[in-house]
Amino acid sequence: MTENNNASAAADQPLVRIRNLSFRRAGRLIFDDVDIDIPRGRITGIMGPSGCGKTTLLRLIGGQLKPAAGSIDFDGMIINQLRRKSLFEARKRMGMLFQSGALLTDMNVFDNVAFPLREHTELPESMIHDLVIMKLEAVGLRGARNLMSSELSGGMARRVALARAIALDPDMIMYDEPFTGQDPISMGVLIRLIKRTNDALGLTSMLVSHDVAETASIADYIYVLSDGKVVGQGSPDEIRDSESEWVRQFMDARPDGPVPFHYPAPAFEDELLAGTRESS
Ligand SMILES: Nc1ncnc2c1ncn2[C@@H]1O[C@H](COP(=O)(O)OP(=O)(O)OP(=O)(O)O)[C@@H](O)[C@H]1O
Repeated sequence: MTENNNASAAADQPLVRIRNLSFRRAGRLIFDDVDIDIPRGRITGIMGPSGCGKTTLLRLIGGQLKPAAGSIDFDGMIINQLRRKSLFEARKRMGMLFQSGALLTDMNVFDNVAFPLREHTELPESMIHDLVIMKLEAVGLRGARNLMSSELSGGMARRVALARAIALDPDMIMYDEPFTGQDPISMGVLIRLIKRTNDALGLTSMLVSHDVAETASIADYIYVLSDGKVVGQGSPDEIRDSESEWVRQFMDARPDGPVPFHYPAPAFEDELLAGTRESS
């Protein structure tokens, strides 16, 4: 195979390829032999009921957690087998945007976006300046560069966090519940921004969200997780039309269905009786 053929073969491969992933937490099986592909250049939505493991999945991909079994391949590197230094390098290629935004409160907007560039590169300050201004322009907040993070609205803080997440030009960006707590206008701004950032920078995006309509409006492909498994996958239209009970319960926000209301617990009567025994 020529070098060119190799390059185009790689471009056809998913950026993240998860195979036979199993993961336990506190004795509970969070993932049970799961396969997931995250295609390059696309936005992949990860949905599912609360506690099904969406954030855990992002942390497994970022190598902050290790699976009990299976492999997480990120662009040819098996994340769960990497040594510290290579994992650190791989992580630089993944931008993360968490719900809380987590800006550094004692810094202004400019310094928050400059932070990863100052930490991870040797670039001269003049170049850092231009890069920060470019990233802030991309999220529409160049004019807010001198504001302290405490002076930002929730929506603006998330946009600054996005500018910071793309500061090192990652290959992939993982959004964890980016819309939570936003009013409809800033939600609309964020949705457009996620789509525009993905397309303009040729990124690969993973979008963890409960917001069905918003996620379906920009995702190219959606995985629905529940009870340790992938219970549905497909284009937003396929997911909307799915007849799976698991998918329907989530998409139609039904309180009853295959997902139990109760977190696993010992039998109710046993626990009440144990209380009586303890107090006697
Ligand atoms: N540090 C931890 N120690 C033990 N169990 C944990 C820990 N963090 C999460 N869990 C458990 O792992 C499971 C998956 O949690 P996770 O946060 O990934 O779910 P999620 O799908 O992102 O939920 P949500 O939509 O509510 O944010 C939950 O049952 C949770 O209780």
